[in-house]
Amino acid sequence: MGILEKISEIEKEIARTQKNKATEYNLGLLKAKLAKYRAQLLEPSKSSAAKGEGFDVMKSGDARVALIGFPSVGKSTFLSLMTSTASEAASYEFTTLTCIPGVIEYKGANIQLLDLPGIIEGAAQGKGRGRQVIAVARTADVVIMMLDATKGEVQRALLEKELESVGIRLNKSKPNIYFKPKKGGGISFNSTVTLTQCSEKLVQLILHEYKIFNAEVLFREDCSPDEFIDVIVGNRVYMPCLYVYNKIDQISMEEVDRLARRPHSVVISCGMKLNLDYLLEKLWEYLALTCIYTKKRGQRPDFTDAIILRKGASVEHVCHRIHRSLASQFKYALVWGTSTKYSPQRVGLTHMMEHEDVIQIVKK
Ligand SMILES: Nc1nc2c(ncn2[C@@H]2O[C@H](COP(=O)(O)OP(=O)(O)OP(=O)(O)O)[C@@H](O)[C@H]2O)c(=O)[nH]1
Ligand SMILES: [K+]
Ligand SMILES: [Mg+2]
Repeated sequence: MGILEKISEIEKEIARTQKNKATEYNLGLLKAKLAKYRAQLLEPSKSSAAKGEGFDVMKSGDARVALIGFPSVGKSTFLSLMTSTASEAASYEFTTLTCIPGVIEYKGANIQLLDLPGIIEGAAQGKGRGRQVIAVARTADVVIMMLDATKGEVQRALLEKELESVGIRLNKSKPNIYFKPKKGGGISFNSTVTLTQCSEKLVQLILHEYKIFNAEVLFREDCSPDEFIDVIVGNRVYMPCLYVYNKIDQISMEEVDRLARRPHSVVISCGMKLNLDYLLEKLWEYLALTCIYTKKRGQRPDFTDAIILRKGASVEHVCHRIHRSLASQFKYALVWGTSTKYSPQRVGLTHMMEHEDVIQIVKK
């Protein structure tokens, strides 16, 4: 039996047991056991139980959003409010122990929302279930960092540091540097812009530090040494993040106003259902999904039923969405919208679609 199963067995037994003098001792014992198993689950350990149990949630829908935050900031309350899934919420820390998926339906899209256990300082080193939580966060399209508005700025800085330390870059784009290790020929260094933070000498020093002696480097942007290191190391995740300050019902109007003006920030109260619509609007913006409308020959486009795709989708992606075999019967497509020079324009399967394009597919 896994730890999670043991926990739920004990919880059930506690619920079944009537509280009175005679059961007092037994209940105490059960609660102690429960605390022990919870602690085990939250401990950094090599056992398979602590590793991934309860975190292997299938990706589904059009996009995935992960809820990251300290314990008891209101992540589960939020999931239960926004989706038809109920996730247990309570005033004690680490109420949530696994990954709990729900679905937000918005503008015709299904957005998978993942409730996760709280994480704390040291999460990246394996404190609590930090590693598992961060591993799930890496798979998301957008992270919602939920913060307790009554706790000020501390939580945000601490969590940013944790995510930063495992290669997650929030609200940053991939540095525009071309980097290619070579077999020989030394280091060739070039830049298309004036560099104020890096020099050829520094770049060489950094490369030597990583035991790279032959490579081609081209800076197309005025990047910092840290950004250059990110490019060398690779394996970085560049992710949009919304900082959501919850529990604003507990703070002054002045403080609400101050937090709301911070970059990438939204203030809400799950308790009083404040500003949740605005949060959804912002989330939609950060997801930056592409809506494509289809049109039949001689008819108007169907604006009621969009095909929703991630950014960077091609005509082929649209075909697959309509029918499995459509791409193989594809002759050409006519596209109206910002992705083409002419409206309509005849395009092939590799043409990249843009938000709100209209497409008419012609079969062989
Ligand atoms: N005052 C106030 N309390 C809230 C609000 N949202 C949630 N809470 C309370 O905060 C407590 C923690 O909520 P949870 O949803 O369990 O928090 P969590 O982040 O999921 O916590 P863990 O799963 O333990 O990490 C509960 O007692 C909630 O009722 C809010 O907007 N205002
Ligand atoms: K809680
Ligand atoms: Mg929770």
